Amino acid sequence: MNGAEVSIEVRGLVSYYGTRKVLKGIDLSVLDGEIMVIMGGSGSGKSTLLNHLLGLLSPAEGSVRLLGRDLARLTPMEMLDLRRHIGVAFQSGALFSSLSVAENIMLPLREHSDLDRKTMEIIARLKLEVVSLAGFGDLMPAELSGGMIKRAALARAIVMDPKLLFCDEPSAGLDPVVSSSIDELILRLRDAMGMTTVVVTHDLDSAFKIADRICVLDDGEIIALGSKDEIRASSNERVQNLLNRRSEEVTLDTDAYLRRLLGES
Ligand SMILES: Nc1ncnc2c1ncn2[C@@H]1O[C@H](COP(=O)(O)OP(=O)(O)OP(=O)(O)O)[C@@H](O)[C@H]1O
Repeated sequence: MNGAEVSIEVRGLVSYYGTRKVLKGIDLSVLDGEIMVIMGGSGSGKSTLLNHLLGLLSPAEGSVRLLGRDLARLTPMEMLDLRRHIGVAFQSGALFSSLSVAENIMLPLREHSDLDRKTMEIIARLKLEVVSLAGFGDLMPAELSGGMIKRAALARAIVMDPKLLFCDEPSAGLDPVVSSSIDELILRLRDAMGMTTVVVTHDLDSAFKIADRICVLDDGEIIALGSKDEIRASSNERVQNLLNRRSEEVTLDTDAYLRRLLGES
């Protein structure tokens, strides 16, 4: 691995909430064009790490470098400039409810570019096509399904053709079929645009479908980092516990579960 291939480099990252240490020395490199999935149980530190990658939190110790720039050393202007190369799709979609879908998608263009209105509309329309939402631009977010909101959020995240894409729980709250279609979209976007992509998820099926490499967090530490096969073969008991939780979920008899919910058995 040579330096030029690394898009994101985290070194010795330590983070606290008050006196509580929640990241305990994270070392992580994400290579150009790879999809890195950050996985881990609830409270393991995934969101905190993501917030550091986005420059929303400052490290107590260590550093975060995006595209070769140490976030702690950037002036506000340099940070703004770097943000042009970063797309973020938040868990909830984070669309503005008072703006149409197309207006939402144009927001980063309005913030970061001098393009005229017509050009922005054309770009928004193209991005809506990319995420299979062609023709939905005039709708309001409240008129979209959960899966469509995630697609719209992805369209907004990629509207500036970013070098880095961050997705926070892209499949949260979706049924398995819709969730799988979002996974496919993330793969397709990376293949088409070559972005370095970081996905935070607790959804194991999704993680194993999209990841080039997986980083498993537990109690603020990386307990496994590697390819899907390497993670599956991990001898770490906590990693295996996380993977086995999935088998229990998968083997759940959904019909029996539904009958139980409906009081039929
Ligand atoms: N604003 C906060 N103030 C204090 N403690 C916090 C705050 N946010 C998170 N924590 C704590 O930090 C630890 C890591 O939380 P974090 O949200 O990063 O985990 P997570 O892996 O993203 O969890 P989840 O999957 O439930 O979102 C947890 O113990 C959490 O309780």
